Amino acid sequence: MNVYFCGSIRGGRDDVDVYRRIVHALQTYGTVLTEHVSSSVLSDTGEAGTPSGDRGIHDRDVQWLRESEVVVAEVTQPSLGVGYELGRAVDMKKKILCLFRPSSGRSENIQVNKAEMPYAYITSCSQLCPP
Ligand SMILES: O=c1[nH]c(=O)n([C@H]2C[C@H](O)[C@@H](COP(=O)(O)O)O2)cc1CO
Repeated sequence: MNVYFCGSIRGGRDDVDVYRRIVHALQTYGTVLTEHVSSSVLSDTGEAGTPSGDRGIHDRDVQWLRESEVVVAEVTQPSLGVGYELGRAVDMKKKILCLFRPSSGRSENIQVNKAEMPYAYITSCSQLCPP
């Protein structure tokens, strides 16, 4: 099973450790096509050196979305790119799960039709992937 994981890159990398733990958990279910999102090496400049540029990143990611059975998004850190990916995924009628950490003190930042995009609330990371 292919999984598309969404997490903030240019929106800010504060939650990269959470992304890494989520991706590790998801990898027990299938192939995470967007493993790079959870890399601590990737900064908020994104995959800046990619020869094909932003357009190449976009086209690759949209293709990976098409190839994925499920989409899992960590949405606590607001990100334009994650919002865009979720909109495309809804249009493609993908199964989507949004993860949000109320402990962050942030408010949920995307409008949700819960039938299309169920939310799961993570109260601590260990709830998702025990240490
Ligand atoms: O270099 C990148 N590579 C990449 O795969 N993305 C995708 C995957 C992430 O789920 C999402 C993050 O968007 P943003 O960079 O606006 O926070 O966009 C985003 C960037 C940078 O915009």
